[in-house]
Amino acid sequence: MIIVTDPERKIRLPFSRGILTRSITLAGVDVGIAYIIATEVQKELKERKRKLITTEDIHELTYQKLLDHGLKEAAKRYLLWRQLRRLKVPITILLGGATGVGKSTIATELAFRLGIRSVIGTDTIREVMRKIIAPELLPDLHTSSFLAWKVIGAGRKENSPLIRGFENQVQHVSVGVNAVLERAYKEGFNAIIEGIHLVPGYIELRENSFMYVITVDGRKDLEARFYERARYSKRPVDYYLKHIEAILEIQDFLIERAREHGVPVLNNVELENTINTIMEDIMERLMERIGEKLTSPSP
Ligand SMILES: Nc1ncnc2c1ncn2[C@@H]1O[C@H](COP(=O)(O)OP(=O)(O)O)[C@@H](O)[C@H]1O
Ligand SMILES: O=C(O)[C@@H](COP(=O)(O)O)OP(=O)(O)O
Repeated sequence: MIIVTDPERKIRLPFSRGILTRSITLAGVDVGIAYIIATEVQKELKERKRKLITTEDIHELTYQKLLDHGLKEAAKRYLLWRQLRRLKVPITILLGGATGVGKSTIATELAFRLGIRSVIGTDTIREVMRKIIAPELLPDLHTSSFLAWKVIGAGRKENSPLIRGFENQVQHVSVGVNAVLERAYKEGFNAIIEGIHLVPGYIELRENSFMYVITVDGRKDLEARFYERARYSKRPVDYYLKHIEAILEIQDFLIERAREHGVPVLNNVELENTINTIMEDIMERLMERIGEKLTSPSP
């Protein structure tokens, strides 16, 4: 067995090809190729016949293997992610967007690739708040976001009663969301929060918080996602199809708010592209903010 040590952090762990594969995929390398590279690294380590190796040795070897495979950009990204990790920069990722656009799918995948353990849905926060606050007190909390307008008595003459009802619920759920964020900022843990209630302007963003609004191209695509979701969840397709116009109107509102607040809007067509766009954007922005703390990647 090869033991990996990191004298700086007093770590001693058996070498794991799985963990190395995952850290290579973090640099945007396809999982199949990442596995091949991790296997090559393992083989080379065995050939060296050393029982103890340092994390630094692994980083150098992996960097070299990525270059050997012609993956120059990925090699650079690999080193940068490792350095960011060593600096222990806590990040929070916030994914807003209408129901069914793919937020929780993207959140789960990002959590896996970035090794983030906390993924929180705003509908879970809403559910907890529902148990504490009675419908008589805050009726809008107890409906779907696109139906809140019905229970708050939004007038028909208003420009958009739907949006007023939606914003009412967002305002209330944001109290819970901001509490979770406060805790994450205070403790310095990494977290991904996703949900319809993450509306630009309602959420307090700090340094190293990255917010995105996820969208779908239109009615047909959204319908397909509802059908797809119903294959593994008990959320009934008919209910969401019946309210699709309202859901799309909320999407338009979210796009408008995102533009006003400079939050990137990502049209989630190919899942892989959406994930890579987010990862690259986070890395670029982190580099701009803390670039000076990083040493340039050694070849
Ligand atoms: N880019 C995509 N292309 C096709 N289907 C997708 C894509 N992103 C997500 N989906 C699927 O759409 C459905 C809804 O996604 P989900 O993550 O549950 O949405 P949300 O959390 O926004 O309500 C899921 O079945 C998911 O697998
Ligand atoms: O209120 C709403 O619009 C959705 C949000 O769903 P997601 O965006 O979390 O999928 O919750 P529902 O009423 O379906 O439980």
